[in-house]
Amino acid sequence: MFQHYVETKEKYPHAVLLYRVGDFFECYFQDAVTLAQELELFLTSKPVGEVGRVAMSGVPHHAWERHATLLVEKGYAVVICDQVEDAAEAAGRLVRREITRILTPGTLLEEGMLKSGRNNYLAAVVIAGEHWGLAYADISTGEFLTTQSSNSEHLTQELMRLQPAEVLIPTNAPDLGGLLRPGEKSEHLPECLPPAFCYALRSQIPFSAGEARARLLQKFKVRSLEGMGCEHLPLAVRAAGGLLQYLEETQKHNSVPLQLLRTYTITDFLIVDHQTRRNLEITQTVRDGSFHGSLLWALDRTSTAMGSRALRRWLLQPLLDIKGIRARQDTIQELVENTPLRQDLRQLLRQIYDLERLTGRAGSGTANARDLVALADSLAKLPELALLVAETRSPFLKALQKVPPVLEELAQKISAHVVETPPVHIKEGGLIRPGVNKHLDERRVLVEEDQKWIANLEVEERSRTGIQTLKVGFNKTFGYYISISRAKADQVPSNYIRKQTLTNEERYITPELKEREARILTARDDLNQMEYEIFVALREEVGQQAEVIRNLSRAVAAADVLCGLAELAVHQGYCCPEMVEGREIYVVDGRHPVVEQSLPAGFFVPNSTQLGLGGQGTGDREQGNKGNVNENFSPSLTLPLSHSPTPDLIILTGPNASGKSCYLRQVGLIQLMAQIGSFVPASFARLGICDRIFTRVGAVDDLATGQSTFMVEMNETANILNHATSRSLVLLDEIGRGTATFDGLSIAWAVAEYLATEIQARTIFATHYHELNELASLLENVANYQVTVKELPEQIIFLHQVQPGGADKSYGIEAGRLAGLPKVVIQRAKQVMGQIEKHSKIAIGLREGLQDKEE
Ligand SMILES: Nc1ncnc2c1ncn2[C@@H]1O[C@H](COP(=O)(O)OP(=O)(O)OP(=O)(O)O)[C@@H](O)[C@H]1O
Repeated sequence: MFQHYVETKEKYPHAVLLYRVGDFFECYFQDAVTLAQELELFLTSKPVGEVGRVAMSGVPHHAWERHATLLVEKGYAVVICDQVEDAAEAAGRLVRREITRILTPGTLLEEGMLKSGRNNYLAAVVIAGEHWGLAYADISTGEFLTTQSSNSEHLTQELMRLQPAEVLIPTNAPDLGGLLRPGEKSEHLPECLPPAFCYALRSQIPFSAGEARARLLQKFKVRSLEGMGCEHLPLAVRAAGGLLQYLEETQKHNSVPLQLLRTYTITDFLIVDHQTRRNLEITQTVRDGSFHGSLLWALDRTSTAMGSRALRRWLLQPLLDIKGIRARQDTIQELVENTPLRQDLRQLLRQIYDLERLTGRAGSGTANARDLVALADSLAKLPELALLVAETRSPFLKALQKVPPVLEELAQKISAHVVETPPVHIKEGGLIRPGVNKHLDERRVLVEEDQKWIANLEVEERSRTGIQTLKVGFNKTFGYYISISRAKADQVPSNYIRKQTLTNEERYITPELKEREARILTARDDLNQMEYEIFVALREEVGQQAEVIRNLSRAVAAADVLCGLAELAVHQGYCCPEMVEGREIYVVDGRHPVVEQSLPAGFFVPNSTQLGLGGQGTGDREQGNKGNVNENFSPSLTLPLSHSPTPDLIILTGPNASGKSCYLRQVGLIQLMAQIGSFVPASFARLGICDRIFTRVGAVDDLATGQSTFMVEMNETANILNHATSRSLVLLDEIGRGTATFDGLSIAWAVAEYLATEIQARTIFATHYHELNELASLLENVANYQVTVKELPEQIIFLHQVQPGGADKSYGIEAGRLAGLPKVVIQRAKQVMGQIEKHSKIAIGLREGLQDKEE
């Protein structure tokens, strides 16, 4: 056995090998140490012939999934080598063992190992000079996409968006097959790849253009890649081909059903970089990384796991295309207007299980009978769904109006074949209904007769022997036996053969009983095998329909997302934003979607926003028409808060905790929500499409990379200034606080000026540097706003209202006074303040400087 173990382990040197021995999965040598350390299990040792004692640890066989999941979550690959025959069958020779499963972080399928609300992506990256290709797949749902680009920053962003569980990279590293766990460094890892992921080092061969292309053509049975859109994208093809080969290698007997490969272009979507996604708390909060308190948490009213995953995908990849956005809006609108439809739809959707993943498990041969029943029940709901939306007119609901007949037939077939509540195990019978298969039914009758005979045996033997305590029992080692208490042992008939003696009882068999037993056991094995075969055939049939089922599942998921957003819009009083071609961001009474839900109803103070109304950005700069008020702007909706008719940049001041950050994020979130097609928390909104949203929010030391607060801040700011366009939305919260006041102020000033004049990006700049308010006197497209407070002698009341004008008072000293700083300190602080203010007329200074130059 150990020789077999070593041979197997040699094939998978980089994985933890769980090797089945009786009731345990065992690990030896270094694997034993890894298993014990990572899962806090007991490390022991075992004698192995001449080798002596070797390290050993193990887990009970029924608990392997749980333990393997934990190892995979920690970034290990796990190989399962199971016994594929009964020890009894082996009758003395070595039990046959085979690799039944290879688990890596990106290739999981088992229900317990996956999070229902999010995709589990496997990605593959091919880099050639400046260019790169990226393919990714979720084998549990069948998604398979590829893309190619030449900007390495985009590659990082894309990986951060996907958060792949595992990334494959072709390399000529000597330790091919190795898996770098998150954070593990390697010289073979290209620099542009974020270290936060698991990287599998792969051979270059399957990633070569010829092999990759051939593999794709063969997998999808096509003659050209034209239909997939990547015929002329060699790096995208190479990445996708290498990914497929990895799946073939790890999935062993199971061939996972993948959807036809699709090609996409990164710049077709709103680019939200990782920092911004973090700062806007799109899928998790900054403070503790929890889902509760994130935008996704606030928006998710979906009824299915598929819908929940789709909403997450949408939020991470908002659209640029107005048509696409309007199609989603129209569907939400229809569902907002039709409350009974919305409610019935949600009710029905709740009864639909995770069709995408159930289909994946069926196709890969890992589904059990309960999975098929769940799948059939869900498919059976689709005609009801179609009927419900029969009269609808919006695109996403219309997609549900037709159910392919083949799916209805499939649902009926599964229900007709499989019992209503089947057992978990599929090799132990009890799965298939009577009437499905004649031979199965005949066998069942025979087994039942024999079972009846045995059931009667107890009654008959009791009366024949006169022993009332006589019992017929069964155990795995001896099979059926007749049990008699030892006191009555002298009364047993002569045809009884004693088999076993226990403290209080004797156990006997009879030749006739053994004959029946043999018949029953073989017939039962045959029966189980027949049931299993019928089940597997049915499962394969489902697998063959994977594409059809998944197409419809995607439509269900989209409808679910939109129905949830409609529900949210009604309950939270959202409006449908008018999406326009220009650059304006015009929001009346906007609210922060998450903070609003965390406060008691009516407590959130709405605030309006007006940005970028003056022209078309960069283009205008050249045409020199900066400053024109948009002609479409409706005066009746003009907000009271703007003194500059055309602000591109807002300097936002206000005391600590007055609501600056909240306002800033609110604007970003409203824009992002609008670009996924959602309604937004405002009473009116007219929004131009943004190409990117940038944020810079309160610096935190990046201890992991050893960068100081200030350097992190400067890197992020540089990134913004280098990439923002006049179509971008830039949200800056405190710049320059990480260094000396005057350095900081000067940088903040220059950054704001550059954004307003050179880039003309729509920007909100929240700051404690009141000096920045002077910018508005120099630049036409800069306006000052402040978050107001009401001052009482002993306290400051936060009004959370954003109003025109700059805060002219430093509330920092006031806050210090309220906090109890000694009077003399406060007094002195005020004097210093006065002195500083005297010398800091920046605008005047700059103007004079400019005049000097001209002269
Ligand atoms: N419009 C609003 N309506 C009601 N409450 C609000 C509003 N805006 C902010 N708040 C509340 O005020 C708190 C402080 O807001 P925020 O963090 O935005 O302040 P800030 O001005 O950025 O403070 P600092 O300058 O210290 O960073 C928030 O936690 C929120 O609960």
